[in-house]
Amino acid sequence: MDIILASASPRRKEILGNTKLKFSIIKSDIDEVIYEGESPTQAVMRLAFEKCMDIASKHEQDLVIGADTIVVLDDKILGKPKDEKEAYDMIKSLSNNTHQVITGISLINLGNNKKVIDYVVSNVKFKDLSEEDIIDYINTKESLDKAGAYGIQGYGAMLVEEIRGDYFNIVGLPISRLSDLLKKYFCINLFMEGDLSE
Ligand SMILES: Cc1cn([C@H]2C[C@H](O)[C@@H](COP(=O)(O)OP(=O)(O)OP(=O)(O)O)O2)c(=O)[nH]c1=O
Repeated sequence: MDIILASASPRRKEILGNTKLKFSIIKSDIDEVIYEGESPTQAVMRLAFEKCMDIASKHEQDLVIGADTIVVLDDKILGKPKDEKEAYDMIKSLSNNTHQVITGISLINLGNNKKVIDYVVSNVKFKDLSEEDIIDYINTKESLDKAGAYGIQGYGAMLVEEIRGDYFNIVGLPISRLSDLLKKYFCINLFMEGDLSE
């Protein structure tokens, strides 16, 4: 059984790469649409599951890991901004407010008929940003491929006043919960050399 990370995100690759797990990457190309009336947690778990299933259905003997990250402000979902104007509006709305970053994770091994789905929430409070702060940040160009238009691992760190919860969940992969799930459902220990999956 191989382990596949179904993600094009360099951040997810790096976070999982900081463990002893041996894995390969095959990115999923599903359309990331959020449906009317879906709650943020429902949406993020469904998207993680769909990414995972897309790859698992072509690799039935392998264990596939999928994830999806969204930012939620007052129950409104902020995905990736489509342009700099939208990025500006997102950062402005996050300013002087606390939002949630939710990452859905899914683990699927169809050969063993195992499907796991879960999510982790972190709270992030932004500073009261000036017009200039927001424009300076947008000019760093790091907004566009990120949920909520910022990256806490980059210049976005300077926008943040406080976080509560798992930092790695904000960056896109809640490695602590993932480690628990891999151990509980697949007997895989991320502290050990190689993987224990035969
Ligand atoms: C809030 C926040 C999000 N992000 C990123 C994590 C995710 O990569 C991205 C949200 O988009 P996702 O759709 O979750 O992931 P992705 O498109 O990058 O990769 P894939 O679908 O192939 O797995 O936002 C950060 O890197 N830092 C942050 O602080």
